[in-house]
Formats: sequence, structure tokens, C-alpha cells
Amino acid sequence: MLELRNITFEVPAPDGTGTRRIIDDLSLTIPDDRFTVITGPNGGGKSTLAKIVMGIETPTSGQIIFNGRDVTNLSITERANAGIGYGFQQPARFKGMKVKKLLDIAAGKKLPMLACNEYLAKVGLCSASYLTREVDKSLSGGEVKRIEIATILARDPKLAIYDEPEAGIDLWSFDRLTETFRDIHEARDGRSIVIISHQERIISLADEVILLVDGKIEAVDKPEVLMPTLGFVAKGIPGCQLTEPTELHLTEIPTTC
Ligand SMILES: Nc1ncnc2c1ncn2[C@@H]1O[C@H](COP(=O)(O)OP(=O)(O)OP(=O)(O)O)[C@@H](O)[C@H]1O
Repeated sequence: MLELRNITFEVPAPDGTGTRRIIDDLSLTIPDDRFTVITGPNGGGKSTLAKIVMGIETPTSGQIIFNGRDVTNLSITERANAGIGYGFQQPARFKGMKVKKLLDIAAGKKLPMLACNEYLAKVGLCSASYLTREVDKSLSGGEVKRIEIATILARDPKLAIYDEPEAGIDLWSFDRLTETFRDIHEARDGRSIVIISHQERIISLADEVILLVDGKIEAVDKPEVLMPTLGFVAKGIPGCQLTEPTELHLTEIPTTC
């Protein structure tokens, strides 16, 4: 279980006078086995909150409790060892590092080929085409994104946070990815997933949706309750009035394997 207690994150104000509050006295509990989606307008503080949980940003005040342990002052590595995983909105590239090696490092052991195939298949990538590729700039943005998601699957943390996993991912791979998230959720093995997303198909998978606006939680509810108020298409969900199609990022050709 993750507990955020009165988290505030401030940065120097752009005009040099005082501070700007990005996360504003936010408290939140994410129980085990929970599939949570955090959504909200651009700049609302979603990625910042995720980075605070992972230890990439340090809160100005507040406390982070993970599985009963105060992790507020722990490093990123210590938090990773405690069971928190984070997939960046814009993942890093690792020149000289092959995909296979990256998966091994994530898993903390040398993975058998079969396992690598499975992790890559879960994100819609063909292992024969990618395992020996370097995670450098020769990979497309969507490929790097999917490889990073595969490393989190390989790591299998107790709490996995994915920052806009849909960003830059083509329609076909997105389908596969949605299935993967659904499978993890249905496994109900005590793990928690937090996904930062603007995508209605991901939001609709959630047990609970958190709407984050200006660093504050504006609403927490089930997707079928919250989605109509957010203006998403919600086919088959009673009470939804809106029918505007949502956009998928169709940026790459489908992966064939
Ligand atoms: N270290 C920092 N210094 C100054 N401003 C920051 C810092 N970190 C975040 N911000 C600002 O805080 C706001 C929230 O950023 P954040 O990336 O958390 O938003 P978000 O909700 O994830 O947005 P998006 O949906 O666009 O990804 C933005 O206006 C951003 O510019």
C-alpha cells in the first residue's frame, strides 16, 4: 500500500519572486491490488507526483509511506529495491546497451529467451527483431517506450507507475498493451498499477480514477462515474452524453512477427 501524506512540491516562481506550488498538500492512499489511473489537464502535476513517489523529485513537505515504511528520504535505488517501479513519459536511451541486457538488468537476473520473448510480446514487439538491438537513437520513440514498459514488466515491482504508456504508441501495439494491463489487473496478485493517462481505454480499465488539477485531487471515482464528466467517449457506459472520438497516436506501422 502506498500512502501519500500532505505532499507539497514547490519550485521557484518563474518571475523570481517566491515559489510556485506544483503539488498542493496532496494526500492519497493506493491499496494493494488496485488499478489506479491518474488523469487531468496538462501541467496538472501528474508526472511530478509520480517522480516524487519514485524519488526523482523531493517533496518540499509531506511523507511517503510504502508498505508501512517511510520512504520519503530513500534514494531512487532504495525505492526500487523496496518494490516501486516507474516508466518515464519520455524514456532514456542507453547507447551501447542491448535490449536483452536491459531486460536482464531490470529482472535482476539473466532471463531465459522464452521470458524475454514474452515480455516483448506483451508490448507488441517481436523479440527476434529487437533483443539484439541497442537501446539508442536508432530506435523510434514508440519502440523505446515499449521496451521501457517491457523492462518494468520484467522487474515486476509491487507498485508499477507508468507515465502515459500510450504516448507515441501505434494503434496495433496499443491494443496489445491494453490487453497486458488488463491481464495484470485480472491476475489480482497483490500488485498495484498506477497509470498516468489521457486515454479513455486505459481509464476505463481502472478500479479508481484520480483527477489531478493544479496539484490537487479534484475528484476520485470509478471510471464509469468520472469519465462522462471528463468528456470521453464511453461506449456502453450509462450516463455518458459525449460522442467525440478520442485520438490514438497512429505514428508507426504495425509490428509483424
Ligand atoms: N522542477 C521544476 N521546475 C519548474 N517547474 C516545474 C518543475 N517540475 C514541474 N514543473 C511544472 O509543473 C507543472 C506540472 O508538470 P507535470 O509534468 O507534473 O504535469 P503533468 O500533469 O504531468 O502534465 P502533462 O499532462 O502535460 O504530462 C508544469 O507546469 C511544469 O512546467
